[in-house]
Amino acid sequence: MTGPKIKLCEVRKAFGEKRVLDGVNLSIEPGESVAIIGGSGTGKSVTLKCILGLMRPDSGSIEVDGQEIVGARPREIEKVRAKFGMLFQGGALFDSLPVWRNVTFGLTQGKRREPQRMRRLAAATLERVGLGADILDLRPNELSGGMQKRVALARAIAPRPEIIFFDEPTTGLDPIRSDVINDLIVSLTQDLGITALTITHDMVSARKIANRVAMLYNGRIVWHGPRDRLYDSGNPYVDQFVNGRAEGPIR
Ligand SMILES: Nc1ncnc2c1ncn2[C@@H]1O[C@H](COP(=O)(O)OP(=O)(O)OP(=O)(O)O)[C@@H](O)[C@H]1O
Repeated sequence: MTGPKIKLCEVRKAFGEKRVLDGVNLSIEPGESVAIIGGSGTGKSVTLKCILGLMRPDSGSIEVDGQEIVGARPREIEKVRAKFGMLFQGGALFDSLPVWRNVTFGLTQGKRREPQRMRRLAAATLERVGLGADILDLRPNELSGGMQKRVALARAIAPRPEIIFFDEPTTGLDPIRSDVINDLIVSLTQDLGITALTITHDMVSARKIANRVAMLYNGRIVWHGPRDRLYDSGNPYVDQFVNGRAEGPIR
């Protein structure tokens, strides 16, 4: 029997008086791709940080492959974290390191291990994201924004994670480059059988990357459903958000 890959149950998190997460429930099946949408400051990043074990919820449960991570020991959290890959907003590449070391960073933790093998692995991973071996020795700041995003994507998949988190994967890219990245994310997650969780403001990206979309508002998931229903959800919050209307229940 296989259960959900990630399961959040009644997750709550407040900062002082401010309740950010107020009973989040969300279940993600193995191989599924889910996008969390919601306005600025609704707690999308806080949700992600709680799942990553970087922030501890005040209450509730978060299970990864059936293992509880809320209140788990640091060593247990480390083990669970080894299943995760992450594409950070803005890429977060190290300009002081050549591309090949950036791509293999998750495997070497920045140590100078097995350079020949790591270079080969970096070249093979870059090929998966449509980049050539000619950029292996360049620094990230010598690349265009779209290429940096691909390098960041290569870094996220290099350790072959079971679960990958995408934080605003198309931020800063024009619509065409965004579409290229969305297509790449879809094909990589499908080919590698990775479970994916994306947080984004970009509806085009959410609809393309995810099979299912969940909307966070007022500390809760107020709606979730298949991506085809995003513009036909029957939910006034989703309707207002996806159509970018000033009028509606969201203030
Ligand atoms: N470490 C912290 N200490 C205090 N408040 C915090 C902390 N982290 C987040 N918050 C607050 O929690 C709220 C939710 O933040 P979060 O970054 O999750 O929003 P978001 O939905 O990801 O927004 P955006 O789309 O703008 O990135 C914000 O009001 C933020 O100020």
